[in-house]
Amino acid sequence: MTDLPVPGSAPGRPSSTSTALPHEESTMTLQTLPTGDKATTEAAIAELRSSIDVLDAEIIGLLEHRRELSEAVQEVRIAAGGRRTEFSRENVIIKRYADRFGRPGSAIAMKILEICRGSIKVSR
Ligand SMILES: C=C(O[C@@H]1C=C(C(=O)O)C=C[C@H]1O)C(=O)O
Repeated sequence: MTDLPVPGSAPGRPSSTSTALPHEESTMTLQTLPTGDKATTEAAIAELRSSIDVLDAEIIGLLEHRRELSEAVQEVRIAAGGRRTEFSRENVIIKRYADRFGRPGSAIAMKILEICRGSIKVSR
């Protein structure tokens, strides 16, 4: 038995969700993770990786959606004479990720904020 993360077993989500998300379609569970010959190991890795690939596509889609919403907020604020960025709000977001993932979490949050400011380069 190994401790590998398995699709659908992320903390914070119930593991017995009746409607599987696309990345939860693997039939592997912590209980059924294979340990065995090379072919079995390679097949297991390939199946887990394809679930990771689906998740990555979802994360990228979510990030694109986030960027659209963020740019809309920025444009509304600028149209009203305000600034593009609001550091107090950014700090709330950085803390949200840091609370969950520590230092890498705050680094991710800063990169997400950078992406969401990406298409409009100049800060007022
Ligand atoms: C979207 C906003 O504008 C900017 C972008 C943010 C974001 O992408 O989350 C957060 C703060 C602002 O610097 C906002 O103020 O909510």
